[in-house]
Amino acid sequence: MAEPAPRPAAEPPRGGEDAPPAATEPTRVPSPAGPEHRGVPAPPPGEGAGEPLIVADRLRKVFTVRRRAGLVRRTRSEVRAVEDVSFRVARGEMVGYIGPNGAGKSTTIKMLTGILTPTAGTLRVAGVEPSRDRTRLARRIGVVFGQRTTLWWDLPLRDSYALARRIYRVEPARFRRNLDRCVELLDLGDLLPVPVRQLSLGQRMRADIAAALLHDPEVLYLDEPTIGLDVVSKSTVRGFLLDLNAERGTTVLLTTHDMTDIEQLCRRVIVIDHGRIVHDGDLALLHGSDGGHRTLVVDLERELPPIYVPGARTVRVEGPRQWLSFPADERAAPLVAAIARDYPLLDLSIREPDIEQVISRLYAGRRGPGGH
Ligand SMILES: Nc1ncnc2c1ncn2[C@@H]1O[C@H](COP(=O)(O)OP(=O)(O)OP(=O)(O)O)[C@@H](O)[C@H]1O
Repeated sequence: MAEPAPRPAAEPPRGGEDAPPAATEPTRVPSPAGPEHRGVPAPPPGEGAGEPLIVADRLRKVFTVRRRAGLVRRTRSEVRAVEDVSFRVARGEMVGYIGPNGAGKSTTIKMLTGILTPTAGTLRVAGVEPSRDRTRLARRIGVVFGQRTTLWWDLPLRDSYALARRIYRVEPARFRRNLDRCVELLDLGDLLPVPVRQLSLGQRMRADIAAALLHDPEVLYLDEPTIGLDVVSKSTVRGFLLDLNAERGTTVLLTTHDMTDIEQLCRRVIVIDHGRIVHDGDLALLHGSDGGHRTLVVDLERELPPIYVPGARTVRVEGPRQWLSFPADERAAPLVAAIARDYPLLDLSIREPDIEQVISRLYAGRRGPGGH
């Protein structure tokens, strides 16, 4: 029997809505050196030991859309889905690639897998130019599209995996080892005899993640991997990805609208809007990059007038508890010291700004008052 060709993820037909490029420069926030994120050393953006695994340089993708304009006549228009996108991802990084609907995330991922050819710019993944050498690259990357499966609908899961083994030409022993590990960690044991069409969404997602890892890819692209999952399934998937990254050093590029995915998995986040990168850097520093605020919640021994300390503003007082707002990119320690020195302090906690709010403010800021 002829060897089946690697299955490309189908490219869905899309309508063309014009996405004009934004004019301003991205916020470049450096990652602080030193601290570790959940046990995984985090190098500055794209700079790990040796050559970065992904190098995108001035990447551009323009779609030409033809529309009917009458019985015979057709019009042509251009959709600039990705404009001048450059970034590097080092081996072992887990990077969030986020942005509003239609920002250009999936288009970027499709170029990274070789499904789409860039209109301009250069791209290298694991030393390979994806669109030129897609088959060779397919053996080094794993892809999970949360919205559709790469498994065979009518086959039991076990047979889907056996077919994937043939496609990616994985040696039997390695396949067995990887499958056993995924089955155990993703709790797939009871599902192996079940046809894929009978799996629930959460089961299917776990099954798809396993399928993407059977050939030990160096990089895993995840496009909305927790979409529609319940809290338990989300937590299983996130825990599994953290282990995978820590134990195997698998590089992960994650696209999601779920900010908890990003907060739990990624130290670095790249934000794209209207096809352009508007932020690339440490997630923690994103909190402060849009003028966001953190809140000190202070419990005093007794009710007092609003606290006054330079650098913070008391925004609420309820009995002996007071809330003080201060810029998210300022350090809390001097404020805490000043309050402890001047007030009868019992207890204190710090509330981070809600990442959802930070991101939506960032998107809104890019659109300006008129917004698109
Ligand atoms: N094949 C295509 N033909 C024409 N336009 C396309 C095509 N694929 C994407 N687009 C357009 O390119 C832009 C970027 O789309 P893309 O799917 O990359 O966005 P996204 O950030 O992944 O959005 P979402 O979060 O909604 O999935 C959109 O305006 C979209 O309509």
